[in-house]
Amino acid sequence: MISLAELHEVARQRLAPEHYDYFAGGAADEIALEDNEQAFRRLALLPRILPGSARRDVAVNLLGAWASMPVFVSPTAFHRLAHSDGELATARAVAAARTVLIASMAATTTIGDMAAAARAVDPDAALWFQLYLQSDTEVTDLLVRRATDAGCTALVVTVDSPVFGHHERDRRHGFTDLPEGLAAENMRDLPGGPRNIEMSPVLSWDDLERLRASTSLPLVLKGVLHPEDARLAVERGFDGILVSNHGGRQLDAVPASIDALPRIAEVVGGRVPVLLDGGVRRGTDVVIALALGATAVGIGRPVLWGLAADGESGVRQVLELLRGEFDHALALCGGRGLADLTKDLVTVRGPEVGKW
Ligand SMILES: Cc1cc2nc3c(=O)[nH]c(=O)nc-3n(C[C@H](O)[C@H](O)[C@H](O)COP(=O)(O)O)c2cc1C
Ligand SMILES: CCCCCCC(=O)C(=O)O
Repeated sequence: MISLAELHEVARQRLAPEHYDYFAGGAADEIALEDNEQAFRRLALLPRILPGSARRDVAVNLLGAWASMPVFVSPTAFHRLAHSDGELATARAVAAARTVLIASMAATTTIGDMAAAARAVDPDAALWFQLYLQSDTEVTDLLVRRATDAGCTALVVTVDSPVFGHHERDRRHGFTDLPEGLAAENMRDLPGGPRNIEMSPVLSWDDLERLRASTSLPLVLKGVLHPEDARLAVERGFDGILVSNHGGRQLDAVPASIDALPRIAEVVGGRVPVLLDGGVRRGTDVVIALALGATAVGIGRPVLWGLAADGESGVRQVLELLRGEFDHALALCGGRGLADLTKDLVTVRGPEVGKW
């Protein structure tokens, strides 16, 4: 495979149509979904010349975890729909690539088993846990405890989902439940028995403060698009912002993640890491996002395509393709390291009339 697009095509052919559409789809008219990728194509890079070095250092420290490149894996649900090895394959592949995996609370494998699979490949594998706050605080606390015991070193709280997005592809297929034998495993062994994941509009900043007080792990807020929310998050002491429109699966009328990034990066002003996901498919997308202020970027669907195409090996291919493309793009931009990626490198496609 020579590009993520090719792996996507193989995955499309291998997956049952209702599972492919669950993974691929977005909300409503899928405007935000498409715009996430299109927005990168509206931007262009103005490379610098004569870097004077053949060495390029692309490792980055993300809240204490060393990632070998500024690309991490965003949380996605139900990996065993893509491949029978599911999240175990993903965990092994991401550990082998020495980057951060954000495990979904809606995984079809427990966080403990994912951690064990990752640590068998690399004892220092970096694993974070994604959380939807549950109105039953006993459940939230138990999940946090299990993630902590599994060795997760940060919690990523998804805050863009007061209600579940409308996915018309799923409705068309009547896809409402996981097939027999698959479950959101983290939600099974709970007081009172298995629970569904709840999305609640009742949650507020107070609930986040409560979580803050209950754990010493760094907390990243995922799904921030408004600069004012980014400012509030930093002022309230949260440890990172993940700029994301949930892969276009929640509110359809939102901007592409990359379009929302510059104002948020400006407001945050380097006080905490600003992460981004949505539409990252090429090494040049990574370069653009870092130049516009991201510390690192996440990928969601490409991992599912790799998994469906070829299990652990497919996920490894996805990460190594992006690593190679990113390094190549950095070299072509005249960069020697991440600090060379500054916003003057990015321009909007079209003539530069009057800009100089
Ligand atoms: C099938 C699927 C499942 C997802 N599940 C979750 C989830 O459980 N928790 C979450 O916070 N985000 C979830 N997301 C959103 C991703 O974390 C991420 O924001 C998005 O996929 C990034 O966009 P990309 O797919 O274009 O890379 C999911 C996305 C997809 C496509
Ligand atoms: C009610 C099940 C929740 C799974 C959440 C997965 C998700 O975030 C998605 O976008 O799909």
